[in-house]
Amino acid sequence: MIKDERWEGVYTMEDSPYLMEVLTELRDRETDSIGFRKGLVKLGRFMGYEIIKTMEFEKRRIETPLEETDGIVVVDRRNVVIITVLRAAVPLMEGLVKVFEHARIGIVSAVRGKAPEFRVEMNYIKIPQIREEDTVIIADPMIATGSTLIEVLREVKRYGSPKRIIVLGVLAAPEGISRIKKEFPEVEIFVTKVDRELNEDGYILPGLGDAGDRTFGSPLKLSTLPQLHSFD
Ligand SMILES: O=P(O)(O)OC[C@H]1O[C@H](OP(=O)(O)OP(=O)(O)O)[C@H](O)[C@@H]1O
Ligand SMILES: O=c1cc[nH]c(=O)[nH]1
Ligand SMILES: [Mg+2]
Repeated sequence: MIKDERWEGVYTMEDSPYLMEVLTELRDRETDSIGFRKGLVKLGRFMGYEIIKTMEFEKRRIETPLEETDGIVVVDRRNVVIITVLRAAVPLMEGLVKVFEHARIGIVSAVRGKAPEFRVEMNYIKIPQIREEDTVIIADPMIATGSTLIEVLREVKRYGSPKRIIVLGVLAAPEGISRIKKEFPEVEIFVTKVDRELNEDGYILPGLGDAGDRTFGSPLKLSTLPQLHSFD
């Protein structure tokens, strides 16, 4: 991973040809939901490995079948809370838990409203107790205006004061990162890439479209189909 010099504590994966290839596939409009989900799982897993490079570890003396030798244990890897932001972060979490199998998991829903307010509604919130030795990883593929993550970060802080808070995303717009860093300067942000800008609807450009819809398909809007829900 490489540090993005525009902010403190922001890292991208542009030095990894493999992760750039996975990102290319995610961006490609020809990639279907199956391929899109698989790509998010890969990013969750391999970005998890990158996060471990920044974790503290302890030396440990062990015996092989032949003789004693020195080894290590990554202590922080056993103290992780993963917070998954529905919908699009579900496959990211699947990849992350392959790397942080001990992680306790919190789930929140967050729906972002229309431009220009981008009001965020969080109504499903199930977060475990957070301890001071924990590294909290908040998974959400898209950091656009930053509104969603700002709401989630405010909520997460009510559950305890962890050792570190890491936002794990796929794409971010510079505007979103700046807004998050303004309110939460200590939060670290790991993304695959920081894209160019946002369009007027709050979508990241060049981006990958609506991550939730790419992952799970577009939800049916019942309000547009009156005959479907008239129960007589
Ligand atoms: O940084 P922001 O401007 O808040 O935008 C980013 C959020 O928007 C998308 O969620 P959405 O509300 O579309 O839900 P979904 O994941 O279910 O599609 C995306 O998954 C992020 O959570
Ligand atoms: O580009 C974007 C921005 C917000 N949410 C998405 O799913 N995609
Ligand atoms: Mg969406």
